[in-house]
Amino acid sequence: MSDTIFALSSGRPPAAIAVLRISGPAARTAAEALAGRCPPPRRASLRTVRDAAGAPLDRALVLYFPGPATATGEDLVELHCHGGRAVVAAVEHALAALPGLRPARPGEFTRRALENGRIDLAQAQGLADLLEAETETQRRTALAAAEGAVGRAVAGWLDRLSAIAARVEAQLDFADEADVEDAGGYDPAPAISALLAEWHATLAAPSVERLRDGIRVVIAGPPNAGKSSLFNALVDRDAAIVTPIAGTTRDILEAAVMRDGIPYRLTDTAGLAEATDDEVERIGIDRAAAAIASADMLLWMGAPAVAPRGAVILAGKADLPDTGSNDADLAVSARLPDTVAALWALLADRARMMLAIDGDMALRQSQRDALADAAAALDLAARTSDLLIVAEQLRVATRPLAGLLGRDATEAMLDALFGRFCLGK
Ligand SMILES: Nc1nc2c(ncn2[C@@H]2O[C@H](COP(=O)(O)OP(=O)(O)OP(=O)(O)O)[C@@H](O)[C@H]2O)c(=O)[nH]1
Repeated sequence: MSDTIFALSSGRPPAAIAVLRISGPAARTAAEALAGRCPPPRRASLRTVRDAAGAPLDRALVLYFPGPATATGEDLVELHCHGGRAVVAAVEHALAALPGLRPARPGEFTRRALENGRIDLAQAQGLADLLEAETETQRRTALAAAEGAVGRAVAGWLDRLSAIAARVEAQLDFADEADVEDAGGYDPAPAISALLAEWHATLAAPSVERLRDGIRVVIAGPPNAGKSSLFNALVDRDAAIVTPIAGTTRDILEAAVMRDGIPYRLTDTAGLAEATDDEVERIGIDRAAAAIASADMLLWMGAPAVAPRGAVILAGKADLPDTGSNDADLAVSARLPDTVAALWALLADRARMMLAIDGDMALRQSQRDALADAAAALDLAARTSDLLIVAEQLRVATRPLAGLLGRDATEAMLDALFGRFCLGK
């Protein structure tokens, strides 16, 4: 039998109210030991909480939720105490003294919810993200995951995979029995390409990590273009060293900036000089190249002709006459606040496009990796008309998706299969 766990579930004391949660088989007896008669299920009752010697510790609201229809799937008790440090410490002390009770480890309530099938893995991760969410976008996507949007989407995909697989297998059986080359009938291709299209759209949306860590905006270009000055203007402090000496920025410099509720991670890079003998400078240039490769948005301060693909082309030092800004997307200068504001507006436009996620569903990197694996398998299935290979690739595609729900692939396949189809066999 599992331990009964308890923890302070509300914020750090002192606070107006502290909520202590107790979960496990001994939750009800613990409530009775501390607060006398257990209140009826789901009804808040005011009780005096006492220690083992009968000394009163606090007057508290006691709530009892009988399992398994609770957050953890177990019997659950909530004590809403006064939120002073001494009160919370005394009640925790009294709980720890009860047989079979121990303090919960971090995340243990959620872990039990997962183990008892109250939530799936994607929901558990969504909950973790929700607790950490700082911006509105993060909150929305994390809440969607916590409420099961990711799990539901994945479960729906698994259902569709099994539906296709079932028909492909039936076709193969039929071909065997009839002993004919082409049994005619089912063509899985349209259903497969429809799934693939959804997966690629989901993979095109930013990851949860990207929403959390910010959109990577990288400033790059030749030495002395004014990159560091622009970086400082965007960050609004003197983060980067600016000098008239070309090659001043030798490493990459990063700053997290929150603007209009959008998290950005700005990166200033070393000027991309053609050739250099200086080892440190060369490493800086390598790092700049790596930063450019991982950028969500690249701001190129240099000749448009040599701009990396997809870059926003900025004509720098716009305060000076004759900066040749004709081919640029925007003329900017750290010395002209209006141009810096215009650049922010351009960044926000693009960021919003990147963050506009269909149905508010964002995947974590690990979930994206799993979906990408599944998509690779399905891609193979899409490119062949050999039903044996299609059947095998459908199985391969199932595994990583089932893993996302914390399910065994075969089990998931069978669940979906038997849950939805009656093949009469
Ligand atoms: N007039 C004018 N000068 C600027 C502007 N931005 C930068 N400068 C000057 O140009 C020089 C180089 O600026 P930085 O911002 O260090 O340029 P960088 O591209 O980071 O240079 P590296 O570190 O060599 O890659 C400095 O002397 C700046 O004062 C601008 O908007 N207008």
